[in-house]
Amino acid sequence: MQAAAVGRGVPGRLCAVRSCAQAELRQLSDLGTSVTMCDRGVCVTEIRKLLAVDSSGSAITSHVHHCQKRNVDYTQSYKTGPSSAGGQTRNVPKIMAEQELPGVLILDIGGTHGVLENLVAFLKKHFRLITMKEFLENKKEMSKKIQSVFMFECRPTIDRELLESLPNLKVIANSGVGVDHLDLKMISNFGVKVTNTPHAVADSTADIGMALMLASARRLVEGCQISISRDTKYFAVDWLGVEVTRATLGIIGMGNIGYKVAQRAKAFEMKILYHNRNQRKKEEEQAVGAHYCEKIEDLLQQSDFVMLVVNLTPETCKLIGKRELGLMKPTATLINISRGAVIDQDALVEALQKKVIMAAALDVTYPEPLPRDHPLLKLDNIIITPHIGTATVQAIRMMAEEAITNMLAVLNGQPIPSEVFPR
Ligand SMILES: O=C(O)[C@H](O)CO
Repeated sequence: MQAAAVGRGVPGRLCAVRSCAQAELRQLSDLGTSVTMCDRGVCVTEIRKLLAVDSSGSAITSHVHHCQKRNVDYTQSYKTGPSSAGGQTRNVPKIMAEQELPGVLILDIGGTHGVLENLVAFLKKHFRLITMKEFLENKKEMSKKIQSVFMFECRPTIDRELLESLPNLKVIANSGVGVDHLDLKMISNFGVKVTNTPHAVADSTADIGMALMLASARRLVEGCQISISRDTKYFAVDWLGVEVTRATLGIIGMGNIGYKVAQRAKAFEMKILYHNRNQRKKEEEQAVGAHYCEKIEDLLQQSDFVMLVVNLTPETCKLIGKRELGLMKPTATLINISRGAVIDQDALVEALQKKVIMAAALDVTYPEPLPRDHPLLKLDNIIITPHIGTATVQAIRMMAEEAITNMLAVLNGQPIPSEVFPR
């Protein structure tokens, strides 16, 4: 890497960063380091660590060389401007004032939860945050500043009226993989891109799939209730569970999350079947020893646990109805970590009441939450959690990072890591 001539005639350093807080930029500049923004390079936590161990900045330089050797792409130059220091010319990175940062409209970040506060602080390094309240109170001024919309949850959705009021909007960054709550065609007609976060959500969502499967098989919720009620009449033999180990798991939808589920299931020595509507995944099959079922019916008939991991689309809406439930073993459990509408819920109520299948474990329902008097809530062979697949400290943080990377890529005209296209 070519060293930039900076600071009192001494050859200086050129440091590539992907994202950097203003405080770090200042510190780097004081060390006589000119700064280049790059697509992939040193992330802010690494910069912080390096600054902590080496106040001369040379560790940063060697890290940059390391990245360069690994063919890291240094593309976009951070604006640097000459300023005078002690009569000498130095390259000082231009610190963007908050007002100059691209505006991002925040949808539905409510509450004062610590994680959300961190997330807001993180977003603030790159964007001027504009809350919905601020936007509505001062629509005329704010609407022109907004270039991105950051969606933390699926609600509220984006409607035509909102799009019409944001003339400079370029990207809607959805935190989460599912975009069934967005009208992709309409958004695209406004020339606005949509992105999602398929990588950030994969582990936590696969974990909740496993957690539901294990909890249902071993009747954890009932066990917990017995302990809480301190009912001494109960003996474990009265409410035996079944083992997940070496049972057959049928995964419907072998995408990122489905594959992570399969990796976990392999550790339980499960026989893994999978069905994908469009694409057979030979590499994944080999890696986890999964068997492809071209026909969903074969998977349903053979599996002890059926896990739904598909996106909600018109084709997958009510994918599992009365007929499909009827094909499942009477000892089988249905687990849903995708979207509620993938199951015909009326058919599921009936199947659970009549013991057509043994049990269900759902992290998603339709609607969410279910109305208080919904028949699913009255059954004792069901576990329902409130859509917590991505509700971990790590996943939320990673979703924000992935969404920010997507937003910056769109705004900087760079390749977009996770763009979602209308079908
Ligand atoms: O779509 C997802 O990734 C999760 O359901 C979070 O909404």
